[in-house]
Amino acid sequence: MQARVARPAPDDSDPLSIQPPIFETLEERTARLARESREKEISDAIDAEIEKSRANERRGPKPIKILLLGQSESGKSTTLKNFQLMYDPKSFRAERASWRAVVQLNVVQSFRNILDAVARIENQEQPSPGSPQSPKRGPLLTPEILGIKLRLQPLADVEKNLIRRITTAGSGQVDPDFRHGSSNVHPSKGTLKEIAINSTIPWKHAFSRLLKSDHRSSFDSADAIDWDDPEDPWAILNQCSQDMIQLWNSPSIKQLLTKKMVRNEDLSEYFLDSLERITAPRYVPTDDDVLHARLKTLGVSEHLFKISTDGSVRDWKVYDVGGQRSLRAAWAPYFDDIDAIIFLAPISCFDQVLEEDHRVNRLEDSFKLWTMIVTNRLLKDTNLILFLNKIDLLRTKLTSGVKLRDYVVSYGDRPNDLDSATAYFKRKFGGILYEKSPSPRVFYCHLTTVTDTKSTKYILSNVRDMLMRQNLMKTNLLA
Ligand SMILES: Nc1nc2c(ncn2[C@@H]2O[C@H](COP(=O)(O)OP(=O)(O)OP(=O)(O)O)[C@@H](O)[C@H]2O)c(=O)[nH]1
Ligand SMILES: [Mg+2]
Repeated sequence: MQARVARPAPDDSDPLSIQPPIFETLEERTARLARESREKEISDAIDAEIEKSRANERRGPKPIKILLLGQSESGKSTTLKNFQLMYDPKSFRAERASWRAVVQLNVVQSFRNILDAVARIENQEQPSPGSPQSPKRGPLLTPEILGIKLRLQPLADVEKNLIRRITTAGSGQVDPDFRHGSSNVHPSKGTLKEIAINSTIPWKHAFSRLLKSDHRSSFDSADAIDWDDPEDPWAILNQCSQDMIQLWNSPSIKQLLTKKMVRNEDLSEYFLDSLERITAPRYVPTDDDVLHARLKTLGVSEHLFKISTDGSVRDWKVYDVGGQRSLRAAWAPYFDDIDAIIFLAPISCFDQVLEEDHRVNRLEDSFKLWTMIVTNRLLKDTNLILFLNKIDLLRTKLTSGVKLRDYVVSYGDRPNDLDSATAYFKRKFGGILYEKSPSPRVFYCHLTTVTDTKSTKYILSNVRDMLMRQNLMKTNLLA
């Protein structure tokens, strides 16, 4: 006879409670407990699933994720600024104070590069030691230019201070060969590298009153600037203004820069052409100034935008990465679950080499990177949107007589004009996609000048509509 286990009487107060029988054998009890344990597991799994879907409902639909890719200086961060200007203008404007410091830095670094080129010519023209001859000045180095060089010495300290403030705030990096105010740059090196900033660290807070106190009620950009900041270099810049303008506009300096092969990228021409405005007291950067301010990216930064179309709002996450070769290993972890990649190929750079490796042509590097992205199996379902960027610079270069066929042999005898050149580049990049993509996909390609907010706004709106439409179709298919 089997032992019976006595249990308390069922609780009548809960009509849904299922109580075990009052009497059951040990075998029955073990079987019941095993069954209950299985039932509980199933019930827990269902609860977890429900909780997950409730959490998803609370969070709303999955954000649309976009990754900006391309070599260094291709225009990724500038594209991100366009996104900010379109979809988060309030914070874009609140950040002007920080971009003001970057504009000032771009200006003083351009002058360091100019003054270094002057110093290199000066060194060449020094008489050899022991020579009785007085120094023989070439026609490029007038006493006037040498006088200006002396008077612009305070810019070295301005540069040092701006770099210190920007890098300590944002964990930046400076080229190890950098020597402040150096006029003894190694001749073969030509130029000094720029500073880079880790954009994941909130460096902008060091400059902006609004960001610091975090009350962003005002849209007036001037409010963001701390006009009483004793470290603000505006007074020195203002004092040096006329000398800077005179030096930059001097025809012999233009010749000297060509002779010493100073790269366009080492001179922020856009700002050098606006010195009067930028060095004025109470200068506030315009939207265009912010778009032109250059700060190399380190690391990967994520930016969230709320974008609305047809009355519905979606979260968009845009990721900006550093494009320099040593930073590209950080891209791959972001390939998973990305809706679209905007790939920037700066096609005006067909006659230039990478800053980090002077043996590699920039256009070749862009083709290789594009091929790598196109063939990547993880990205086979990701939309690839190609921006053939820096069209403005390509136009200027071609009209100034630089021949594309001298750098791209397969260009052959096609006319050296913008239409033929862009058609050729479209065919080349499109051909790689059609031939090498692991699955067939649409070739989205735009000719862009991402420093031009108006045309970029139009293109980004097209990209937005295309992705929203596609996302909606995907959701309907899954429903
Ligand atoms: N003229 C012109 N300048 C551009 C264009 N796109 C970008 N630039 C400038 O090129 C420089 C580099 O642009 P960024 O957006 O910083 O380049 P990036 O791809 O983010 O570079 P990394 O951060 O080093 O990877 C900046 O000074 C921009 O203002 C363009 O279409 N035309
Ligand atoms: Mg960048």
